[in-house]
Amino acid sequence: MAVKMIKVHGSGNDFYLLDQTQFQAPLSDADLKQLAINICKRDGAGLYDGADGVLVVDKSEHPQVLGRMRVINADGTEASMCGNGLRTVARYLGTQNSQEDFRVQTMYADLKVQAVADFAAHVPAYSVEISPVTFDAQTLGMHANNDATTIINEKIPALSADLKFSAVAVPNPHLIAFVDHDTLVGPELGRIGEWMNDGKNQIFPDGVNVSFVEVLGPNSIFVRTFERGVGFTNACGTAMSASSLMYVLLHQESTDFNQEIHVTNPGGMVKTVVHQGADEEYWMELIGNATFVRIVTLPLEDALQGDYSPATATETGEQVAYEDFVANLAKA
Ligand SMILES: N[C@@H](CCC[C@H](N)C(=O)O)C(=O)O
Repeated sequence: MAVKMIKVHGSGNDFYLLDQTQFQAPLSDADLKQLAINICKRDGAGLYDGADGVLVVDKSEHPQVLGRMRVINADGTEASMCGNGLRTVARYLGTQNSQEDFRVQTMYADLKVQAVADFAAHVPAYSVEISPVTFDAQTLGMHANNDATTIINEKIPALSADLKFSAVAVPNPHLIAFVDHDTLVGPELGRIGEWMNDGKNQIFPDGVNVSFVEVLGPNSIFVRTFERGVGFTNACGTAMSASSLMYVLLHQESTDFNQEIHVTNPGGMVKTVVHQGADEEYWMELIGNATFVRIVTLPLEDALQGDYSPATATETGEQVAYEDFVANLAKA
């Protein structure tokens, strides 16, 4: 049986998008895990240039919802959400169903998605809802500071003598620290990220996405992320959304709710808007590119065994446009 996948990315956070409806029977969870572990490997060991994960698209189980997205990290673990991935799934489902404004089922919520104006020629963009938000330690799977129920802009002495962290689930777990430029680019993020995702530590036994954030100016931040199940990534959409929320909550002197925030990352940029609903709940809009790089086809049996020699690929040409867009950002 042949499997067709689309190599996609949002801000360089790259995935293989796999539509399960192409099969008579969906792949088992064990096969999806094995497929992700195989094809995502980097440095020539995976399918083409590998990936940060696999986005599994399927029919929604809920009425009035266009489709369902599951997220399998590069290490085969399943994540509850993926902001950059959701934009590409929104584009895929929207194009297939000729709709621009609809909902997609994710693990914990049916999220609003919408096509927006292209970021540049051949750089299509989508806006997606990031929610639900909670600071609750139990939901985060966090055991820090004598089992504190929340950690908001506080030191976690076991992790670092100097940095202050905020822990927030959106709904996947994030640990965020506002830092200076030297710390942003230094080794500390890798040290904490590796440690918190080693599966042995007592603070986040199930792992956590760790981000360092530098404030560049009013409503302008840079976010660098070490992702659970992946490692260093070009960008993490839920991390940029969680970082924007913490920026608004902790920097009220220079920003507020409902304002557009410019978020730069190692792979490009996105825009975010942080909202507080009538019910006091926070939610974010994440707006960014949804790029389709290439269409790849190969026999499923070979993909599951890690043999990519029979794979064929058709480039879309969108990656060149995206790289031009990023080069122009640097000049701006
Ligand atoms: N890159 C994603 C997040 C993917 C899930 C994450 N690795 C986790 O395990 O929580 C994004 O854009 O949000």
